[in-house]
Formats: sequence, structure tokens, C-alpha cells
Amino acid sequence: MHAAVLVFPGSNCDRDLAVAFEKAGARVSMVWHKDTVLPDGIDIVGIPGGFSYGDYLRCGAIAANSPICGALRGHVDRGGFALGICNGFQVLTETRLLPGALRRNANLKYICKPVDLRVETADSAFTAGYSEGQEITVPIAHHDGNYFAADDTLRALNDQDRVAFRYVKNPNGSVEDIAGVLSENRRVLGMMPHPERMAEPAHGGTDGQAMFRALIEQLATA
Ligand SMILES: NC(=O)CC[C@H](N)C(=O)O
Repeated sequence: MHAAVLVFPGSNCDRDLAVAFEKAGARVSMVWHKDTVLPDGIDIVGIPGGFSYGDYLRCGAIAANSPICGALRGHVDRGGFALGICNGFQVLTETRLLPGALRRNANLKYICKPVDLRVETADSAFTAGYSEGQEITVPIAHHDGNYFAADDTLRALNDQDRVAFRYVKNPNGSVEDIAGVLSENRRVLGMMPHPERMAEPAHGGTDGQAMFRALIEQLATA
């Protein structure tokens, strides 16, 4: 399995994401934001957390218009997999590859702490290593994690079983406690919490590891 991890000026979780993929058994290529193509044979694109372009304008808005995001869009349009974490989720909403938007946290503060998530669906390559209803602990670190979507979008997300994770105790004001959502074809996941920061014992927990292991397993057969 070959993963690409995009790197923007201001990304700070790119190495963590690459290591999480590698430790699960993937080969990883780091891809700079100015590149216009992805390496051949990429199975999944990881869009990491951080502060792309300094979080100017709106988080993820400038990154969404960078050269590499044209290639990301082509990859997703061809049915390719993508995983956006935190700033990566913001990029995925700004590119409209996922619905909704991430607004300033309800308390207007940057929040950095472990949170409990409920796995809402095991029906995706990302969540197949969990069971529905399972609670996992994964850290958040954001100031713009307050997920919002219009009523018709929320209805579609719920009806199509596309809410991947909900917060057990909502930290940021996200509508319906939503922490992560899937695309219609279930091949794109965006989530504010950081599974790559809870992926080995030295992190203080390993609840994120199952996501990377499941991806390697599922994509080998996709
Ligand atoms: N850790 C991150 O990716 C931060 C995301 C974004 N810069 C925010 O603070 O909301």
C-alpha cells in the first residue's frame, strides 16, 4: 500500500501521519504543496494537521487552492481514498470534497486535550477495525473544529450512515456532536481528532492504531 502525505507550509502533523502509515505497513511519499501530480500508484492521500499557510483567511482555504489539491481532487474523482485529519479535514471541506464547514470553537479558544469518541459506523475502510458504538480516546488540538452543516446535509449524512465519529462530550460546539464524516462513496474521511497521535504505546494510548491497520488491510483488497 502506497500512501502520499501532503505537506503545506505550516503543516505540523505530516511526519506523525507518515509514521502512523509506515508502522501499519504502508510505503509513504511526502508530497509538497507546489507539486501538481501525485506519485504513480498512490492508494491513499493523507492530508495532515497543522496550520497550513498560517491559518490565514480561513483554516484550509488557501491550501484548498494550492497546486497539489488539483491532483487530490483528480485522485478522489477517480475513486481514490483520502484521509484528512484536523487541518486536513478543514482542507477537505474547503475543496468541497466533504460537505459542511469547520467554524471557530464555540468557546473561541484553542483546545488541546484527549477526547472520547463514539464510533458511529464500522462500514468504511477507515473504521472497519472498530465496532459500531465502540468508544475510543484520541486527542484534539484545534481552534476551528466546530463542525457545521445545513439541515439537508445532516439528513443525508445520517440517512447514508456517513457520520464516522461523534464526540461523547462535545468540546467545540459541533452540530450533532459530529467529529468526523465520510464521503458518499465512503472513500474520503475527514475528522478533527488526531488518530495518528494515539497510534503507539509511547503516545499514551493506541486507539488510533486500528484505523491505520484497517486501511492497510482493506486497501490491499479494494
Ligand atoms: N492541529 C491542527 O491541525 C489545527 C487545525 C487548525 N489550524 C485549527 O487550529 O483549527
